[in-house]
Amino acid sequence: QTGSANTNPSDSADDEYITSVSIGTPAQVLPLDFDTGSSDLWVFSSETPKSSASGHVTYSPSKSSTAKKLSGSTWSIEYGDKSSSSGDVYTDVVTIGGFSVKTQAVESATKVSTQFVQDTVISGLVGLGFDIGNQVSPRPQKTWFSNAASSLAEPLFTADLRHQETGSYNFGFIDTSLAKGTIGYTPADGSEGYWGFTATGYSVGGAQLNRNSITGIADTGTTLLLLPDNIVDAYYNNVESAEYDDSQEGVVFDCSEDLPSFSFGVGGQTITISGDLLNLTPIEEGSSTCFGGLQSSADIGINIFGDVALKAALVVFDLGNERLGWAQK
Ligand SMILES: Cc1cc(CN)n(C)n1
Repeated sequence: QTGSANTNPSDSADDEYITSVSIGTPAQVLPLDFDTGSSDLWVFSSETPKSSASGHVTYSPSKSSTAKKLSGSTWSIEYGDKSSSSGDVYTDVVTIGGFSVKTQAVESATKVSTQFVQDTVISGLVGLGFDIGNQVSPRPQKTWFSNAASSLAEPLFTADLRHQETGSYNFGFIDTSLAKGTIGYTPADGSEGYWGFTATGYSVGGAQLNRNSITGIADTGTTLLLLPDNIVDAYYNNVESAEYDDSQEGVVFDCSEDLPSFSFGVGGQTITISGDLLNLTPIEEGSSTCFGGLQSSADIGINIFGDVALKAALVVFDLGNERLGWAQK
């Protein structure tokens, strides 16, 4: 068995990617953010305060004949960007891309932080990280993918995220036609709940890769490519108008500049992110100052290969072999 779901950028800056997910009987379809950097499936629901849920599609367990309360279970989560949510737990049937998991823990939000209240294009997240990262207490729950893996043709999924285009999450198979290059594999470290890996080196503007390794995570739920300051500086030293903007909390530059590409080595392959993908968006509607897709990870303590990097590749999240595959797109 396999599953295949389309995913779409939420806005002109590709801030996040929205995928439709069916929950319950009859199906309640919610727009969710697939996040390989976390391990909880949580949704806005009939239990979310009305003022917070305004403008969001919500899940009502009481309207699903297959919903069951997971009594005594609660959850609470905080993300790297300080957004947070918490609540209680149901189990219900969850279908993604035509593949159904019958008894999936669906975490219902009784509290959501402002960032989520304001982000009305999504109704929650589907965590695609490792089960060890699940935040349900007293008994942590499995992710949708973990529950699905043993029934899928292969225990893996792929992410094909695109700039201002429809992409896909495929489960149980690899559509190699989505990639230009060969898929290179490297070990994945799931011990922290993330898809951790080590890139073997990097280069700016098509130069030869150096051998300075970068350890980080492949995170579909983070918009940017977040790397150490020395790499960020090496990149923006090639961008004449680049400067750090305190109010934007990041490097900005003239939108008219031609940005150099950024490449990294992984699994014996070289992934090159084009300069266009590294110009994320004007800092405000109509501004001629643009915000960089590559920013510093110094304040986070972990390097994050977020959507800006993932858009350049077909990425294979191979749970069965505990490895990540990367191919140039
Ligand atoms: C809601 C959310 C998810 C992520 C990435 N794991 N961030 C940074 N924020």
